[in-house]
Parts: sequence; C-alpha cells; structure tokens
Amino acid sequence: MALLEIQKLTKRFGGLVANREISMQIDEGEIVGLIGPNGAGKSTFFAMVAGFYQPDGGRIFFNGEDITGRSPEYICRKGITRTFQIVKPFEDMTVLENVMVGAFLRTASPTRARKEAEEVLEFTGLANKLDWEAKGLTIADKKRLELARALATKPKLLLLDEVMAGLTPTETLEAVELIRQIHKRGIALFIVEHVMEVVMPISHRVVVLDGGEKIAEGTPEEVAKDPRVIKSYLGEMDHVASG
Ligand SMILES: Nc1ncnc2c1ncn2[C@@H]1O[C@H](COP(=O)(O)OP(=O)(O)OP(=O)(O)O)[C@@H](O)[C@H]1O
Repeated sequence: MALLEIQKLTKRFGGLVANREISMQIDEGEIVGLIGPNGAGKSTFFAMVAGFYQPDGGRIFFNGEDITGRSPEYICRKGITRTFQIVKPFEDMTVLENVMVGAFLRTASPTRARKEAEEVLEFTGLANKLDWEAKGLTIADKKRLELARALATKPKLLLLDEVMAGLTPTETLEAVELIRQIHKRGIALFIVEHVMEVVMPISHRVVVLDGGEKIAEGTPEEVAKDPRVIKSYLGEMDHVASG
C-alpha cells in the first residue's frame, strides 16, 4: 500500500482548472519531486494534499485512510506536514518557541516539547540561535526554522514548497544536504521546486505538471528526456530569458 495515494484530484478557481484529474502516489520513505513552470498548479496541488484547499473532485488517501477534505490540523496529526513557499515563522517568538509550537502537536508537556524542539534545532543546525527572535534570522535560517518546526510535528510525509527559493548556491547545497538527512530519518518527502537542477539529483521519482495537468512522471532521467517536459521548460526558459 502506498503511503499517499491520490486519485484524479481536481481544483477549479472560477473558470480556471488549476489541477485536472491528477493521480499519483508516494511510497514510504520515498523522495518525490513535483516540478513544472510558473502557474502549473504545484502549490494548488500541495494545498489540497495538506488540507488547505478543498478539492472539487478526486480523493486523497494517506496510510489507506481517505483524508479528502479533512482540515490541515487533522491531516498534520495523521502525519503530513507542509512548509510554505513564503516562510511564516512567528516573528516575535524565539527560534525555540517557534519549534515548540510544532512539538505541541504531539505533547501537552512544555518540558517534553522543549526537549524535542532542542533536538530538532540541533539536527537542523540552529542550536546556537535558540533564543533569537525569528525576525532576526536570515532568509536561509528562516527556511531552516520552517523545516525545524515542521519536523517537530513528527511527520511521516513532509511537503516542501520551494524551500530552496531565494537561497545562494552554498545555502542551496546545505539545504539539499539537510533534506538528505531528513530522508535518512525515514521521512518521505514530496518536494515542489521550480528549479529542475535542484530537485532532479535528490528525487527518486519526479512528477511534472503543466497547465494544471500531469504531463510526465518517472525517474529524473526519464523525465529529463521527455519531449513534453523539454518543451514546457524551453517555453519557461524563453520566458525567464525575456523577463
Ligand atoms: N486562490 C486562487 N484563486 C484564483 N486562482 C488561483 C488561486 N491559486 C492559484 N490560482 C491559479 O491557479 C493556477 C495554478 O497556480 P499555482 O500557484 O498552483 O501554480 P504553481 O505551479 O505553484 O506556480 P508557481 O511556480 O508560480 O508557484 C495559476 O493560474 C494561478 O493563477
């Protein structure tokens, strides 16, 4: 049985079909990349899996349970946690407090939550900034904090929405290494990335969206050779070059 099984997921915004009958699955411990040009529907798809948007059609199963239309809190408690493309720490709280918020999903004990938060902060390389206010962190550290807070909820599946966006090449390499370490902890990862070069080397499998539809799926090597994928990305590169 797949960890996450998605059947024909559809989302409309008025007349626009942002996701059209997208099916896919993620197995336990797998790293799956979700790529596609701007407006392809990646964030919308994520938002439905995490319970932030209600689908207009289709079903989502997690560990065999139908979680379609459930609240983000319910889905998080079941073991799916997402990060946001635009990082959203509690700016006036300390780094430690931010991560304790995640840990409180699984424990009511402040002592326990603190211990777990400290462990996660050690793992994510933020242990020396425990008492910093979140607003004082660099973008790269805010992204680490976002990851730490998500990890503190003890997910089985982590949805990462463009965690590398806005990072320098060195910070990107560090983020990739952190993702590898997260995977080693047995957590499955579903990664949205705009930049193909980042997601291809770490993903076991890649799903490609374009215009709200799934246009390809396979190993990174298979997908990179797919004519439809090349075409959609060439269009994107023209766009980037001209923009
Ligand atoms: N809340 C919304 N209301 C109306 N239209 C929306 C909404 N969210 C997304 N859309 C539209 O749905 C389409 C898919 O958007 P989405 O953000 O899912 O794409 P994306 O692949 O994540 O893009 P990007 O790489 O730019 O983040 C776009 O045409 C977008 O304008």
